[in-house]
Amino acid sequence: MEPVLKSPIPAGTLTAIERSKQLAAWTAVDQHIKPEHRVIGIGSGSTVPYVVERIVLQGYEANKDRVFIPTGFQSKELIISSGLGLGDVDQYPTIDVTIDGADEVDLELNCIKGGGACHLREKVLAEAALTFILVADYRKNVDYLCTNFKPGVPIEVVPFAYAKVLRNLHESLRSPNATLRMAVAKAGPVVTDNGNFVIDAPFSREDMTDPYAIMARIKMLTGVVEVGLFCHMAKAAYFGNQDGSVTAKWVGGKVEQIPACQ
Ligand SMILES: O=C[C@H](O)[C@H](O)[C@H](O)COP(=O)(O)O
Repeated sequence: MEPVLKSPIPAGTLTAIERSKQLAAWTAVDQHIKPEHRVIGIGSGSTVPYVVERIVLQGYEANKDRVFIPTGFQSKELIISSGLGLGDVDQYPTIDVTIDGADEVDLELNCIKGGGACHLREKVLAEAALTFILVADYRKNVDYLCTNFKPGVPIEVVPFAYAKVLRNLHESLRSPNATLRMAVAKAGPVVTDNGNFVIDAPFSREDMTDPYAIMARIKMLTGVVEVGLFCHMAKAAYFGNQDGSVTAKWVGGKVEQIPACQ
């Protein structure tokens, strides 16, 4: 008997925000996860379960020979609990398509990622992918980064360097309010899946007119492992809207309004 693939989403009524995440995720899967795709990267966050939900709906035959690569603990559990095949990026350094969430996406498809502290592995899977696609609700669709997402740019740092990197950000990189991210149900800082700390660094509108430049400067700070600015990487971004439509922004500037999928 064929194994049953399980949707990770419990049945029930979705809130408007959750519905918009689902719309974005479903549309992106319908447009980009094709029968010939065998190696698929699965991002992290609260939008990605809807990506997996739609992939599962493609059925057992479509999925039985596929390998799914996670960006962290959450997506690994999601892949396993959905009955999909699990792999890792060291076995599959070329990924057909990676779909991931975002904290904010600008006009040129630069984005902030790392609200869930997963951006190191997420960036590896984005770079490994032949096609990298973003999915989010309408609140993340902005002209300039750091507009609605107030914590700022997540920066993963090795623990012993955090105070030095904070000083660099405060004094040299014009982010005076950069702070170490603290855990909620644990005393002390958030520790990433890689055993590192995260600094959140807000930047001004002026800095966010050229996110690549600020990303390059942060990456040069010794002790920084990865910066949650993904520049010039995504091919398209899908945003679910409150009216049930989906806005697709493509690299190069094309914008499409897509009616809701069923
Ligand atoms: O580290 C977390 C990731 O970059 C997420 O993809 C990002 O925070 C977006 O998450 P959500 O879909 O929950 O808004």
